[in-house]
Amino acid sequence: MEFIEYADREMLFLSLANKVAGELGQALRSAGHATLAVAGGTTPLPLYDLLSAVELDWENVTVMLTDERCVPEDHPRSNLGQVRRRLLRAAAAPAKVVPLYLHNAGEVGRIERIAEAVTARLPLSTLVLGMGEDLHIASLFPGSPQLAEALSPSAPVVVEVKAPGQPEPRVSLSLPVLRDAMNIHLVMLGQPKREAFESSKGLPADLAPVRAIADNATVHWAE
Ligand SMILES: O=C1O[C@H](COP(=O)(O)O)[C@@H](O)[C@H](O)[C@H]1O
Repeated sequence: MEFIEYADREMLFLSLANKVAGELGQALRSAGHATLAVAGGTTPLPLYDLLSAVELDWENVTVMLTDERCVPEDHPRSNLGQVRRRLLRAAAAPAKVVPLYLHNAGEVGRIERIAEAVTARLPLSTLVLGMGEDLHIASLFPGSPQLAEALSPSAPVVVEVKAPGQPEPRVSLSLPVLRDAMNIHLVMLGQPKREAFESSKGLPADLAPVRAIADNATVHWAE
């Protein structure tokens, strides 16, 4: 694990956007295509803004979320809605998208269709994770009835989860998909998240899902 502490948030996001653009460029040069998975929530919004202005061969980049809340895209809590508004515009508008939730599809076979679309875009070239103060990453929440399945080495690529205290069900990339990413960044802002992360050292992944990925990640932190 590499832990990078930045002087401020602006420095963090400029540096991270530069790294992510470099990694996507590398994947595009070597494989002709790249897959970027980004966290939902509020933390990565400045990263979305910066990346949307980067000149890249976006037509050959697929963007997906690390996890999605099961709400329509125009709902304020939709992670994909945020990505469409803040990332998939300007230079990045031509990027392809793989949604993790299909609101208008019937329930039968829905998760299988999503899994198929995700599988076709693996491995992830770059993964940008956030973390909750409860130590969840993506939608791998401590206390979730589906956590053991999502952490298992034989987990399906996407898992439907119920997260304690969260208003809607979710869909999350599973741990094997997250861990197989070629570049893994974990972004945390503020002292409470840093303290939560520090205090998770030594805890098992079922209590602290972030520990399942921390050793493989570059951690970016600013106050
Ligand atoms: O619900 C979620 O929460 C985490 C953290 O969100 P933040 O607003 O504290 O940045 C996020 O990483 C995850 O993708 C999201 O669905």
